[in-house]
Amino acid sequence: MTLYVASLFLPYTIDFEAAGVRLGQSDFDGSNPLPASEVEGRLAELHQETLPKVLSMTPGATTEHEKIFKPFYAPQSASDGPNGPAPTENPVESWGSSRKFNQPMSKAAKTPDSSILSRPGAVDGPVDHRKADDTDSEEPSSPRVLLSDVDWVVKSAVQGNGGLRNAIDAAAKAGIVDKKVWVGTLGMPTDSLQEHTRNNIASKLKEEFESLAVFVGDSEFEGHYFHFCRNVLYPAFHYQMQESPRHKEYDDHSWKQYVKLNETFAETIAAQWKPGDRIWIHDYHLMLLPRMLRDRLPNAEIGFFMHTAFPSSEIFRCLATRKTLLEGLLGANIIGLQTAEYVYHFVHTCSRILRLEVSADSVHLPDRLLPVKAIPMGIDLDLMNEQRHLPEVKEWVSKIRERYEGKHLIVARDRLDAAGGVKQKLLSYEKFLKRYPEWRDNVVLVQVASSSAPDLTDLETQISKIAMRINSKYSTLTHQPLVLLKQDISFAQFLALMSVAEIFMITSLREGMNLAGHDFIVCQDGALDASQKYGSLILSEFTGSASIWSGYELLVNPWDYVQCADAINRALTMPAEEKEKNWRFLADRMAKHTASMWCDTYLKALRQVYEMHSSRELHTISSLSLESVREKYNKSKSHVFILGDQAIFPSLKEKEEVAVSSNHEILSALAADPKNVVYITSSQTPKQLELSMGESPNIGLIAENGAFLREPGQSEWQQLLDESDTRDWRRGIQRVMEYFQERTEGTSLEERRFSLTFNYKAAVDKELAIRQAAELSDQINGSRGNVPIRAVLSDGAVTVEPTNVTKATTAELALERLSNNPDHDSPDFLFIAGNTRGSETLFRWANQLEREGRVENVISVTTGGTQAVSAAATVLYDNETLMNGLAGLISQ
Ligand SMILES: O=P(O)(O)OC[C@H]1O[C@H](O[C@H]2O[C@H](CO)[C@@H](O)[C@H](O)[C@H]2O)[C@H](O)[C@@H](O)[C@@H]1O
Ligand SMILES: O=c1ccn([C@@H]2O[C@H](COP(=O)(O)OP(=O)(O)O)[C@@H](O)[C@H]2O)c(=O)[nH]1
Repeated sequence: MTLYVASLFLPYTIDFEAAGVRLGQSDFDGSNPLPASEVEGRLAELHQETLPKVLSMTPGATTEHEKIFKPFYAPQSASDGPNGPAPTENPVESWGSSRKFNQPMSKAAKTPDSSILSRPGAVDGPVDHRKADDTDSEEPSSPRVLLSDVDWVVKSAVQGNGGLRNAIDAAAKAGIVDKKVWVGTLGMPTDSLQEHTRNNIASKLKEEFESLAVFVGDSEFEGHYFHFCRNVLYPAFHYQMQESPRHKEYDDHSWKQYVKLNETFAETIAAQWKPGDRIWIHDYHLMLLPRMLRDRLPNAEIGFFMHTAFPSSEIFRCLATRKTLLEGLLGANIIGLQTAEYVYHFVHTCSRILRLEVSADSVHLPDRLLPVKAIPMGIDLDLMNEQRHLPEVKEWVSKIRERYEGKHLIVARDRLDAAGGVKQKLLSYEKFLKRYPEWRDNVVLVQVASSSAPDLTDLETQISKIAMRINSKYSTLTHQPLVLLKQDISFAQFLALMSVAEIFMITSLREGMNLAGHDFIVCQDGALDASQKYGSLILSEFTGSASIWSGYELLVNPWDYVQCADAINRALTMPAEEKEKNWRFLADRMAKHTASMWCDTYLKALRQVYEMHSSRELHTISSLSLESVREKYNKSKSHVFILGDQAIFPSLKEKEEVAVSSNHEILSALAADPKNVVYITSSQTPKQLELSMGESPNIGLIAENGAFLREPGQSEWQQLLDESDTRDWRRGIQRVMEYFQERTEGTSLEERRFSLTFNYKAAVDKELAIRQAAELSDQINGSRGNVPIRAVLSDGAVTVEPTNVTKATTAELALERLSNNPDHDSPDFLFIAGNTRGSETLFRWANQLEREGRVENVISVTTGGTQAVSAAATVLYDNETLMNGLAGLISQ
């Protein structure tokens, strides 16, 4: 059994080593091998030699502090092998112009309007549609011919989700994941590769690196990733929705590429998948993949986890492709998100946009219940401890410590995009220096800000201006309060910085999780630098990480510059014991959310849901054997029948009156046997139920979904809920319903003692009514808090009903009474039939009785109805067969 882990980028990529060119072995047309110098020369061009070798100075710099740092792409040893640490380099920078690896440039077609998307390394001119192996017609110096001649090696990728990679590795080490296969792209342009090169790469990755390479065209990748993911989805998910009209043409174009890339993933996985294999899809790049796989592999176990934030439905509804994106996700067996807030947004969005019934943690699909769970990601503590003890990190610790001797160091590292909140941080820092002049000469903020997208020059300019202002105003000849590194640094330098820093500051405006904060906590145990421990984390409340640390005193609103400035001052002046207390609080909470626990929790939840889904779909439930019912009935002494009115009288239409009356006769005869006790359950009021049951004193009745019970042989109803139980919610719910009813012509409200119903079957505008009903049920379920009620959206109605008294709780009461009745044998045969959502509570109760062995013979049967999934043990689609079966028991 294999676990396929699908994520846009594989943890590996390919480096074409110019130094490894096979001299004179060019197989281009079989003769005239290319001279090695020419090959190397061309590859050097491809490699973009023009990149800077040192970090540029901070705007307004007065000292040379930053010069001790090295840009990330400088040659380094630790991560050179394929098993090096997880990625840090910015993907935008790497694609087709990697600073670290020798890789082909992109051959993507120029897109509709170059002003819309100006990515680095784009090649003008038409797409090369020639077949991948058709190099005969190419110039000997073309990149494809050259690349077929050089050696390549697999390297650890510098892009992708480092947290995910670490988590899966940690889970594998802990034995949580057995056989796994990564599925993803190489994160580099591949159009230039010949087919045989691609095949060789794919085989090597498969055989030696547990990886399934997905090859997509360069244009496709660029449209998918650089435009649709990074310019449309990512900003929207992080509340930085961009104006669309200018992008419209390009949006359409890149959406097609988004679809195409997801399809290529689906085909690649479907071709390998075998029964028993599991598929775990990651992040917003692959939102269509669950549905595409479900269509191809209806019985597969498919999970989806969203690593980024999930926005409010107010934002999500602005996306032109909102429906398709959501439907894509709903193909999974379970959806995982980082926080309870994102879960809320997700289910609310499904209700609003797809008009699906939802509850706080699930979406009700026609054929199954889709759980939506908050499972926050964490880090691998062991790996972090290993990484920070590497000699390289220790060297950096000494260098940085020496350089910043006597200073209080604040450290930060973010992607330089709007959501990263670097601008807000610098403004807060400026405010801090203004409000607390005593710190001006001895505090330094080192902000690492790796450039994100090429079209963010506006933001970069603004940030540079603020940096310039800070440094020109508050610097002295020997002190520079802000070091702004506008390039990434190596992970070793970052770990060293986190180990010597007094404060780590995260001011993201929105961020799925942010694991760097977790890394900082580990680095602050003083193991590496005894003189610095228990430093303070200042953390934006808009990160997912804030959810696991709720109540922590230094959570800030990044838009509140005064609060952030005060938080810096507080962190600098906090007594040592308070710092330690805070640190322990963060470390303890974090220890409950490690990377391997995240995998374990998610995969267990996926397995549980999958088993339920695959065993409970009606077509997979076995049919009720009347023969075995008879056998159990005959060998037992005391029988209880609990029958749903809809299963017994599926239709009360006139033409079926004959059938109705014959069913009445069967029930009466069944109840007449002293060994039998019969109850009919219903959502109807006691009055309505009595009316439809006619004269049947021997039959017990359970009305209003369990709120009322009339025991067999009695005429009095017992009320099992108290009016005061509904006092808390009734008036409020009624007002909300009235609001909707007044605005939706043709709808009506129906009041029962313990439930309220908004009926919209007769609405004038059906479309509007469906929207309103979804909105109503969503509003109620979203705001009910601890009140024991739920809104149930069904075809034509929204009903709000209690959850503390149900058909099952009332059936339990009836059963208990029978068991405790000295004049009655304790029931040893329980038969439950039903076909509505309310009957499901009875089936679950029956399953529990059976598990606990409280009743010897338990039979539960659904007759389908509108339910496509059921907790019942057996199914009978035909009501007549059920009635005949019951009739058969008494006529023996
Ligand atoms: O750069 P992208 O391809 O757009 O991907 C976005 C980021 O994905 C990963 O971060 C996300 O997952 C992290 C772990 O669950 C979470 O902490 C973070 O908040 C998410 O955004 C990846 O680690 C980042 O490098 C990517 O930028
Ligand atoms: O070379 C690296 C870079 C990152 N990471 C880890 O990968 C995780 C995710 O890093 P990233 O910056 O992508 O995550 P974010 O902070 O956005 O959650 C962090 O826990 C890092 O410790 C790593 O182990 N090696």
